[in-house]
Amino acid sequence: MKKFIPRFDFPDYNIPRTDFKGHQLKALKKFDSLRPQLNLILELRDVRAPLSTRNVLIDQLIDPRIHQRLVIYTKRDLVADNTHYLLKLSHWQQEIDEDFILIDAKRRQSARHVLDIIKSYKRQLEVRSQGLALPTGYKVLVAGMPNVGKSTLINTLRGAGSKVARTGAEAGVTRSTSETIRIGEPHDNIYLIDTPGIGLPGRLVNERQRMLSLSLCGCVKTNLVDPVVQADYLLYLANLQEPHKHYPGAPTNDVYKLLRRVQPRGAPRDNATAAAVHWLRQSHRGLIYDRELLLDTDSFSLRGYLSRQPQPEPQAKQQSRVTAHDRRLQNVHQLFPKLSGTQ
Ligand SMILES: Nc1nc2c(ncn2[C@@H]2O[C@H](COP(=O)(O)OP(=O)(O)OP(=O)(O)O)[C@@H](O)[C@H]2O)c(=O)[nH]1
Repeated sequence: MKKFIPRFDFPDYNIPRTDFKGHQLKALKKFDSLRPQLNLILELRDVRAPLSTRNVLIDQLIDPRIHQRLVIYTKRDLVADNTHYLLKLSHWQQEIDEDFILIDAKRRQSARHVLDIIKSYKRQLEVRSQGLALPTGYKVLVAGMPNVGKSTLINTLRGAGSKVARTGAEAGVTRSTSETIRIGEPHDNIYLIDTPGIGLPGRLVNERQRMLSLSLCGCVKTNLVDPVVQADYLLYLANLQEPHKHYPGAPTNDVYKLLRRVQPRGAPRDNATAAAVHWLRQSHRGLIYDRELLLDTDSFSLRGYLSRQPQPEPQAKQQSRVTAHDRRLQNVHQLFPKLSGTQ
């Protein structure tokens, strides 16, 4: 029998680079105004795509002089058997010296662990500030890309019976920055702030494949990328990992061949889109969606990867851009007063 050789490259399909929306921009502005009162920022990422669900806009929010930060990788249960991968991820994460934990946001035990860590950060701050009370309590912002599990974690932290944050399988369920939510015992004085998921504007996405990883994690709207293209990317990743676990029959690089095999019962024959949607909805436990993470520790450096990522403009520069734009508008209005309605 001929040995199966998976594809090592994936075609550069012409897919959108972003799903960034107006309410996300509004949320970023709100974050900025909350910054001075925040103590800890919990950045949630999907453990299946730790690179793609990282958000440089959140890095920009953090001022290490006043904010503590913890990275939380959610959906650990979906890769729990892949211990080789989890070890590799921990190794890379240590390379950049970032505090992190891995959780299943639906489990009370994970939530208790997160609460213990929040309390220990709070104690550290109290020791540093020599017992000075925190007048408005200890404020924790829960941030991350859409659909990474922010509301789920908050609900689990609150405990059963008091569901306060809406959750859902589709990206963008939380649309505004909510009121603060108290967790722990009343005397703990710890408050969480749930936020809408923040995606990336197109100029900060240097690889279209990142959008594919994000769509497999549900971090962008399901209809943003053609389901057949998403299925092809999933097939490409499955073939580089363990094809026999993720689809029936002999391994194949041909997505249409695969879609014929997995099409739902009763669906019209050869409806590739319906078959792709059906296959994408199935659970693909153990699969990793960032292909860089399939490399071994000698061939991939997280520090190197991060240094190649586009960075947002420093905030001062963004400010001056707005000012220049405003100034131009002012000039237009002075020259054409009728247009501005101020004659
Ligand atoms: N298996 C598993 N599913 C999870 C976990 N965390 C969240 N989910 C599921 O992921 C989906 C998205 O969760 P949400 O809590 O709504 O995500 P979010 O980050 O608040 O989403 P936005 O409001 O879009 O920003 C839901 O279907 C959750 O049930 C986890 O740790 N494990």
